[in-house]
Amino acid sequence: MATTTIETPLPADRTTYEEAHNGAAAYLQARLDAKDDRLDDGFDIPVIDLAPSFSSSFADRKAVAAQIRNACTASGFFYITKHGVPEGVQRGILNQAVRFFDELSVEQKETLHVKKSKLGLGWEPSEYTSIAGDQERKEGFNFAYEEALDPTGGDGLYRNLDGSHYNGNLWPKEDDLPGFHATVKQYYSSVLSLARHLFRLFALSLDLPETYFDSMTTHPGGIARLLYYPPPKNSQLPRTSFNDEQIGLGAHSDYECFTLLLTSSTPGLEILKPSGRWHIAEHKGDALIVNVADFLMRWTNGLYKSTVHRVVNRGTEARYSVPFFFSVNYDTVVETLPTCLKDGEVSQWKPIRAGEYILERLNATTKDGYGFVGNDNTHRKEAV
Ligand SMILES: O=C(O)CCC(=O)C(=O)O
Ligand SMILES: [Fe+2]
Repeated sequence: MATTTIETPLPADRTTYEEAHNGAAAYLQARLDAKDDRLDDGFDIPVIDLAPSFSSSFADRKAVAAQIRNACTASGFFYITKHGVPEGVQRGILNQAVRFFDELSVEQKETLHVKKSKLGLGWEPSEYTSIAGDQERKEGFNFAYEEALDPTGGDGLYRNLDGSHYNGNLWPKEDDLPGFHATVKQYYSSVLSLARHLFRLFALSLDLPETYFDSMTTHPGGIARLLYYPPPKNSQLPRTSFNDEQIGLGAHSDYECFTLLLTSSTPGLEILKPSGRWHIAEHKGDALIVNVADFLMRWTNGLYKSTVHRVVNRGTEARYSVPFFFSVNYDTVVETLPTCLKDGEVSQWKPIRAGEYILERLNATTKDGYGFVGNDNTHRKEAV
């Protein structure tokens, strides 16, 4: 059984919070410590043309799925072109990101401060969260799935990360940023449809029925962020090194199933190669970047790679990006897929409920690691 609802108790051998947290930290450290030069040969972020994946021919769709499988078992990252998210819609949300960070006053942003949210939503000043405890240069605005953003209208069963049922998004006032909400909604709904489409391709790539994940994405987790990375304070940074103060977003793997990333043309994304060196991801026109995140790694028993990455803006211009972290319904229990276990093989990971795991990982990024203010998990951790 790969899925269940929030009312169903988790199996007795479920992953505990501490195991999930420590396991993620150990995985990151192991990736950062690995130094195998030979394996860098052929390290690649392939470009996959999605046009045939929209064809009525099963063979065409399967052929795209095969390319996805190759990318996910190797670097864990790929670009997609002809994905159906119009260039104008991409430009629209990037422009809104510029407006959000440039035009809103600090007082206006303060009304949206992430400290008012139990779920990490709203405006995140650069010092508020950090992956490794370093000062990060990024500034963000986080928002999550809500039925009004879903072109299907959802199924009425959406639950937040903590199982609660309310709309936790903190939007700027329409008068403060006219048109912001409508443009953000346009991008979000377009990328959400694409993510559901990609999940069908992931299913095919794993020799599962094409609709295998459909019932798990009827009210999915889908946190999106507008991110702003200012240019370095002094001069242009060298390609290979940087001062720690210049880190935009620390080294991490993503938590959900996969991420769809839109960026402005200023590069900054760096992907960890097996040797421990960093591959600087180029910006490629209206292509989006897709990367496998931890759930797909767990679900595939490690076959698909959730690869460590970070952001450093080494240029002279600001960088803006819009990651969309696609999850299954937060009440889904993620446990190894039947096609990813050979006879006699055992799962590397125990089952875990999607929402709880993500909340745990997000809480760990807050300054003291105790979670977002008012979050129930704060008390759980204090009691440990
Ligand atoms: O801004 C980027 O290019 C990547 C952001 C990212 O990796 C993340 O938010 O998880
Ligand atoms: Fe990331």
